[in-house]
Amino acid sequence: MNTTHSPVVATEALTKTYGDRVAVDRVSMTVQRGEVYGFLGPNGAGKTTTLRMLLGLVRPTAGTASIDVDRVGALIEGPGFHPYLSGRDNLRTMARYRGFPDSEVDRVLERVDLAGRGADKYKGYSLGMKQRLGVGAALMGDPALIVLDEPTNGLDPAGMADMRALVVDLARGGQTVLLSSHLLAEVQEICDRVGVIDHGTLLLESTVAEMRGGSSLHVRATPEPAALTVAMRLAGDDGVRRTHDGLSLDLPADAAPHVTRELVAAGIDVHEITHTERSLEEVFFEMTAGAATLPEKEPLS
Ligand SMILES: Nc1ncnc2c1ncn2[C@@H]1O[C@H](COP(=O)(O)OP(=O)(O)OP(=O)(O)O)[C@@H](O)[C@H]1O
Repeated sequence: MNTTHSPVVATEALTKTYGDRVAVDRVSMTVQRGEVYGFLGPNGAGKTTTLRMLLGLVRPTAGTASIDVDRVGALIEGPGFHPYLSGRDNLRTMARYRGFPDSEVDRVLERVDLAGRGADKYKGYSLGMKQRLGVGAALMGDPALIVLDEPTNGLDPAGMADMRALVVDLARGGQTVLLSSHLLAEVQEICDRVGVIDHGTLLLESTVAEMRGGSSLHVRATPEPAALTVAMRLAGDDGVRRTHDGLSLDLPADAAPHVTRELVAAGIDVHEITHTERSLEEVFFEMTAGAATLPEKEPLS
């Protein structure tokens, strides 16, 4: 990530209705320069519609969307490659249409790791290669912002891993990446920040680290009442919970030696001390289950 923090993408109460179906409901999100932003939500949540509005492909019913870069590359739907042309010729056709030199085609083929297969016909490509060629098309002209709609959808595990590595690599090279995904683990792994959308509503926007909330130490020690007293002294009364086989303390991993020393100093036997982090998955399910109990929304204006 680079260090400037002016938003590249900002939406304000962005809304899209189809008839009486609200596909996107007053979404206000920001994507910061240089980050990988994960737009996370189940199928039908409104991700594609939001991205399409951002790119000017769908007209919002209400609200605004602004993008503060000169050039945006996007992979929203299959980019309509010609099956009987090679990957390279497909990109060349696009490059000519968009006014880029052939050298740009070679650059992006290299970037998406298809240089060695550029002469092969598109129809012979694996799904992962097809998807990477689509990203290659989005990279032509070196856009500052790249928007990828479910870039790993339908790929096998190896294809997914390649795509994730490519996204991380793009961000390292200074490009801002906005991607949508319904895969929590994926977002957790590669994104700096995340916006969670469900039923058209943005439930939360935060860094992945913040969203997971702090980490905790799991302690198995006896006698447990004495261990509980020490744990509460170290982590605070609200920072300790009983679990089925021990205690969970809201403390970071590097507190483990201190906690161990304090327990032992109090004559307590420490059988196990481990560090656990809440996964994004746990948080996500808590949040989307909670959404059902959110107050009724005001009617759309
Ligand atoms: N052109 C359209 N006409 C009518 N309804 C639409 C249209 N496009 C999207 N919708 C509806 O809007 C809602 C959001 O769809 P959208 O495609 O944005 O979701 P998504 O989060 O991208 O899901 P997916 O990953 O399944 O594409 C869905 O209920 C969908 O049926």
